[in-house]
Amino acid sequence: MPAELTEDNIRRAPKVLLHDHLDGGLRPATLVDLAEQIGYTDLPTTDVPALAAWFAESAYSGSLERYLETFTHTVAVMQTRETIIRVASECVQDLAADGVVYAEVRFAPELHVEQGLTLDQVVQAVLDGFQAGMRAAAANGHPIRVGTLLTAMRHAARSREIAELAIDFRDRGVVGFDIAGAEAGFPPTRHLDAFEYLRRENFRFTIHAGEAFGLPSIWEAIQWCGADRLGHGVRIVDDITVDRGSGSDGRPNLGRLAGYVRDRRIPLEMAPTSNVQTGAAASIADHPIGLLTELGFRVTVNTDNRLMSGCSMTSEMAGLVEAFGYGWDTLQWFTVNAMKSAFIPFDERLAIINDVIKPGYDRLRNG
Ligand SMILES: O=c1[nH]cnc2c1ncn2[C@H]1C[C@H](O)[C@@H](CO)O1
Ligand SMILES: [Zn+2]
Repeated sequence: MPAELTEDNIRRAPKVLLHDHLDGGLRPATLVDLAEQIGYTDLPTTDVPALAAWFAESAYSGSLERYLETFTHTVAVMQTRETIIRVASECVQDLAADGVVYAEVRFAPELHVEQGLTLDQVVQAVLDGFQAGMRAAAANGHPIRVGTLLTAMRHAARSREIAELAIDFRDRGVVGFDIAGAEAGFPPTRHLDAFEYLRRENFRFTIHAGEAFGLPSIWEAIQWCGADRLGHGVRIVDDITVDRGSGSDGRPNLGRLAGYVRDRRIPLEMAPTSNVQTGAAASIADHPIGLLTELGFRVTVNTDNRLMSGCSMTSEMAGLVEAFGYGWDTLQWFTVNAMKSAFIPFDERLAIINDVIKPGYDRLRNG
């Protein structure tokens, strides 16, 4: 008998997370604690449960721009080596306790230099925090591997510099690059120079695209910039039509871009709760992840911002199980999709699939 698809059992399943923001995943209690330590007085409340609720409510705005405003508070307390190390270490321990066995966590170094840290010092603090977190998680019986992605903010003009920073740290834990921030008005080609540089360096990157803006953003990210993966990519459904006219077979029809994304197996880093909060999807049940999974796109499940969405990998998967009736096979498929799409070397990805993911789901399937 397969194990029941309860939250407890889903937590036990090995999970892979490709899209998680360090500054979107603080523990509410840590945020209150750090604000008090450094004298930051602008938090909406210092009551921990009320603060958690404030984030979830404020982020539930239907607009990416308003959603992003909530990061002011988290970024404010991540301006010193000590605070960054604590946040990074706790992040890893929280993911491990949630059953995540491999994660790529991203952050924007340029947001953490307000009190004098250099970009190098910011990255080093995050890497040190991740190392500490991995040691603590392993000691706790939840081994996890974490790779780091450096993000450049799309409204700013530092992407080439951040791309060079990523290359500098490529042998010290940084495995990829990303751009994030408001999408409308800031197309990926604005940062073409950074992407072309990274390609010449044989480096890997993902681009937030098709979240708050539609197909042109996805098209630019893939065909101009050469993105390996799409952050969200939800709006790819705009290029899929279902002909319901008389004589039609009612089967979905993929446009050229959607066909390309599916055929090239371009990974979609989908984060259902976050997408509902920013208005990219109406509800979990209406989320395009259902159709895209049915059509065999390389779909992956992600948290995006665990604090703002009040979510975890377990809760996101449980939400999908409830909305779409998925079983262990589909949860394993999402997990293997994610592991195949990670930015670490092929042999290392394969080892995690064969030694950790498949045996983990086999155990759950066999009860
Ligand atoms: O879902 C998102 N879309 C675009 N930008 C985002 C998203 N989640 C977080 N960010 C931004 C806010 C953070 O400060 C920044 C770096 O993690 O990335
Ligand atoms: Zn994101």
